Amino acid sequence: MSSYTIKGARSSQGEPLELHIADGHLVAEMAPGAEVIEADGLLALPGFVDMHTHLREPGFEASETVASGTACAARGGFTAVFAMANTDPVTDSVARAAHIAALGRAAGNAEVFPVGSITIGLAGERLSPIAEMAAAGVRMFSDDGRCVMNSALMREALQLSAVHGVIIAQHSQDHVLAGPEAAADERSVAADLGLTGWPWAAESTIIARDVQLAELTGGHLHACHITTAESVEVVRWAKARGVQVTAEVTPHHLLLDSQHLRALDTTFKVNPPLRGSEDIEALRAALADGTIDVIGTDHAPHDPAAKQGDFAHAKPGMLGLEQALASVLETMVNTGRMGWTDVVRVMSAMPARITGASGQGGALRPGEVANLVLVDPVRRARVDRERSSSASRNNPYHGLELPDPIEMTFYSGHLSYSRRS
Ligand SMILES: NC(=O)N[C@@H](CC(=O)O)C(=O)O
Ligand SMILES: [Zn+2]
Ligand SMILES: [Zn+2]
Repeated sequence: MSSYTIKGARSSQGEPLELHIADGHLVAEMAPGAEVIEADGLLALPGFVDMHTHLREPGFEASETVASGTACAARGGFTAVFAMANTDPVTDSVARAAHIAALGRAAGNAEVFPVGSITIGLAGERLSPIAEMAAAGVRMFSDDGRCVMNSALMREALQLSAVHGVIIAQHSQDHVLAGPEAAADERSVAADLGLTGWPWAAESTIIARDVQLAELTGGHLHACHITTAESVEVVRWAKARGVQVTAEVTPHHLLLDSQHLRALDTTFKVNPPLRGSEDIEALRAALADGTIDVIGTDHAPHDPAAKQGDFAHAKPGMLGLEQALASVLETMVNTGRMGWTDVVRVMSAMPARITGASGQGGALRPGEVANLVLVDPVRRARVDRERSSSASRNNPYHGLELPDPIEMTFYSGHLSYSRRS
């Protein structure tokens, strides 16, 4: 196993930092034969943790594999990802979860935590063996892609969350109010573009129901990819009541607005849809003040076939891992709304704490697992979707001039990505 000494970097607080890596850990002194890495002008941060990644394996390997998706993670500065359950087969058993974790270990690019589905086959009818999967180490359950519409079933899931200490992560979308044709934000652009509207209330009404079920049961609700000012208000209200709720915003909902749909490029079709400027402002304010706890990328690769055809029928979803920090820097740091310690909070420390991912999200001190990322705080570049580790090309940032911060990522003491090699 290689050893490294990183010289000249600074911490998120601006303190000079000399880091030594040996045997997968941070150590107090330079190891014999360690490779010296010059890091003048760079910041060293704990590796990022993504609570919301779609790796597509098994079942959709043309779009992404565990290996290609975690290579994207490393390129984006992530050292751990939670792999959503909407694969084929769905991750609804101990064996299937174990298989995904094993694929993650074999790839070796980042820690892969399988997310179990809440219901068998994502069908919304019968609960998955949550207790059994929890006992086997699964920390989060979600039918993401689908909303658990049945309130009684959602109550049972949150009850199990209270008993087993796991997270129930909801894709908050009333599928009756925002049906299968819903393609664009109703409040800003849908009518103009002749697309079926996705009404804002289809999100916040589900969150309002779920936080009350969380209160009723004592379970932990995680609201995935929240996108509206009303959802932010509901989460704020629930937190003030002491409900165990956490919330996530995606990099794309922070940076991109619904005007990107004007050319009807299906790359910009995503669920929930890109929103208007007032919603975006509410999301940014909520991330800065802690109402929204974490960035979740919702990295959702799709092969060209899935994105072909008219806007109404193309699959929703866009890439997110590689430009996640770029989006956060552009919207939150370069605007003066957050500092680097806040970046560490929302991309590393909080997601690690919420999920109990040990060895992730901790301070960079001797004894800790060497999960870290070196970032260049000033470098910018035009995003090129061809320069990607993903098997897919549905990158909504293609052609934009954005921060290009990720210099090197170390996962468990080995170099999982380097711009220099
Ligand atoms: N976000 C999306 O538009 N798509 C996701 C599912 C999801 O996150 O709901 C996908 O799996 O493609
Ligand atoms: Zn979702
Ligand atoms: Zn998702």
